Amino acid sequence: MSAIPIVAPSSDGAPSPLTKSPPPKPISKSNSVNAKRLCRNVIIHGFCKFEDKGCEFNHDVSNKLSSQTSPDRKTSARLSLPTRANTLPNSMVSSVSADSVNAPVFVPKSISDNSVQAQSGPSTLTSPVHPTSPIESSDTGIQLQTTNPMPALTNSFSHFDIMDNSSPVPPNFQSPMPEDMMNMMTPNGVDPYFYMNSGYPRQPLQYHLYTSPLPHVANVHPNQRPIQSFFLQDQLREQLTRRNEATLAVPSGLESTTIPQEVYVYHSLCPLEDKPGQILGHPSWIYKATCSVDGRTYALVRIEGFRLVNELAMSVVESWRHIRHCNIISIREAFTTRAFGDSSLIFTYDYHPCSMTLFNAHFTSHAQLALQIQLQAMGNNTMLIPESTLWSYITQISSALKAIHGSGLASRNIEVNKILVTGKNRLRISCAGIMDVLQYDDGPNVAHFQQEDLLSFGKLVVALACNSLQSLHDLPQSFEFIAHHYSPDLKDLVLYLLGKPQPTKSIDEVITSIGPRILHEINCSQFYTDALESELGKELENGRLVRLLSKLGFINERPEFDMDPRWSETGDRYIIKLFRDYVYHQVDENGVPVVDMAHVLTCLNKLDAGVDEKIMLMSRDEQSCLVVSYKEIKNCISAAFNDISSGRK
Ligand SMILES: Nc1ncnc2c1ncn2[C@@H]1O[C@H](COP(=O)(O)OP(=O)(O)OP(=O)(O)O)[C@@H](O)[C@H]1O
Repeated sequence: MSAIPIVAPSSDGAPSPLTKSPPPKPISKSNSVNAKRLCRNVIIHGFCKFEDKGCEFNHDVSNKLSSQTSPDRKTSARLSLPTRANTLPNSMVSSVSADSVNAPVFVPKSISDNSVQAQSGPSTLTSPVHPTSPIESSDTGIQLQTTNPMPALTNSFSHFDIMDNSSPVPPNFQSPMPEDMMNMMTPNGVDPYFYMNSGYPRQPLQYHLYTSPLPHVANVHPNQRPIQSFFLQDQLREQLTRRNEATLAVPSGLESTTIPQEVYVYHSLCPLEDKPGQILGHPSWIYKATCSVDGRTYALVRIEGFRLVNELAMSVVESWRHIRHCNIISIREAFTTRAFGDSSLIFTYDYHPCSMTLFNAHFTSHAQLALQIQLQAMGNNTMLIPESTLWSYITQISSALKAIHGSGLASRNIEVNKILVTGKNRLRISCAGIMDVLQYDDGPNVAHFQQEDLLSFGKLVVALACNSLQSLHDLPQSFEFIAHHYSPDLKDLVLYLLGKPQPTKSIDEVITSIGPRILHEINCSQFYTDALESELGKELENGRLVRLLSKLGFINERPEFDMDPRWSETGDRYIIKLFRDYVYHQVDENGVPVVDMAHVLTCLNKLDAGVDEKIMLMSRDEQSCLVVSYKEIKNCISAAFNDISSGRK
């Protein structure tokens, strides 16, 4: 690293500001002054860990705070660079006033009014509702952090959840708690799953953030890249965000009063359908629930009012538990419970957010309309599911059946409302094992049920190919329709599946006959994997840059460094400050800020790689410059960050 002072040609030969800087004051002289000044650590952090270890500043908060001027204000006033911050009123430069330190603990109004009255002293006020989390006061803007970091983290994320940037009014933490949340309170405290169940009123996703770039921005020259190209594709991002939102969904007010708080080890139950289904004549419900053992979300299928006569029936679940297949929703366990006020049988499955049944995906009027729009956009006026989609479905169901039959089991639920679409053209067989438990007998005729599976499979293909469930009532006409609109391969497959077994049909024969289609499916699937990997690659870069930015955020503008000689204009860390100016604070010849994302990303990437390329950093008074390599800056940042993270200054 080499420093080159730029000396302005002046007649009186004034030295450069580098040499003009006053020498640091001897500590002994400043002692008496410092003893009266309130320690900056107390102002910023509320305490000073060096109070008893020789820190010479004043730590008596009680009488001094109100009369102290915020040190941040002083700091910002001292800065010589004409940044925007310097032109702002002082109150905007520092949002944390010294008075804030003495601000009372924030208690949401409704909670202090309602639920906490029973609590004994003021110290218990916050604990039932926010046991271990930071509480943000809308009055003071200060975060009061308590000990356990994990719920604190959860809470800080839930804070982000409720942020609605489109609203000019920031989320108000003192808004009265909705009645349904108050219902979650138990007489002797609060709902232990308060955060899971309700937290704060959720805002709808901001879908306006997920529009694709407009043509005038998207159609750029080959050498230009729109900013969106650095990030995950909007569609994929929206899909993932929707799934996250579905996973975090909570029951509505009425539902939360009728559903038990806990069922065995599951809590935060949220029904996935508003009316019960039917399985073998028994009403059935599906809930999303969180497991308190591993914290994961599962789908609970409840068979209402079912009395388990033969306990051996549950042993079938064990055989199903061993099946792990990408086209079968895995079963985790089954148990009986009286938590719903009746005798219910519960099956626990992996949860696949935003999934829908094949029936909902293809046979509702809404689905038909969506298909029509999609086909018209492709210049196709028929109302038929494309053959490639059908073969993809056939391949996936065949693969699932192969795994099931290969394990000596039968699916018994190849139906439009028991196969879920969990992603684009992605199928998974649900409710695995339920029929075996509900219709348990000592000698199950698995071979017979396997033949039934193939027959059901054939009927499903006919219904999908004719795009109508009515097609099953007139099979000869449906064959004709399929022969007319689809390839002979598809017709042959349907004939095989619906035909009389000679002596029996098998899924292996199905797989052999559709071999070329399976290869095509593998091909498509690998293309899709490539596309997803490339999307992941973009986020990988962004993740790396965020880490780097966070490091810089930890290092830059720490008021406690102001007195540190290493950070002064002659110190080795001065270049970090100047590098930040170089990356973000450049102005053009008219003094207009240069906002160039490409410059920022290039600099940060080179910094992260620690390349040998040298850049020239200019002091803020433009009187001197430093020529340093990215490698040197990187070392400097690493050293500064290590010092901070190891607790040294
Ligand atoms: N494992 C799961 N993960 C996520 N969601 C699921 C899961 N299983 C089912 N669902 C959701 O529950 C909804 C209802 O499923 P269900 O199997 O009860 O279908 P249904 O159409 O109601 O059939 P039925 O009338 O026979 O009950 C599905 O549309 C799906 O959104």
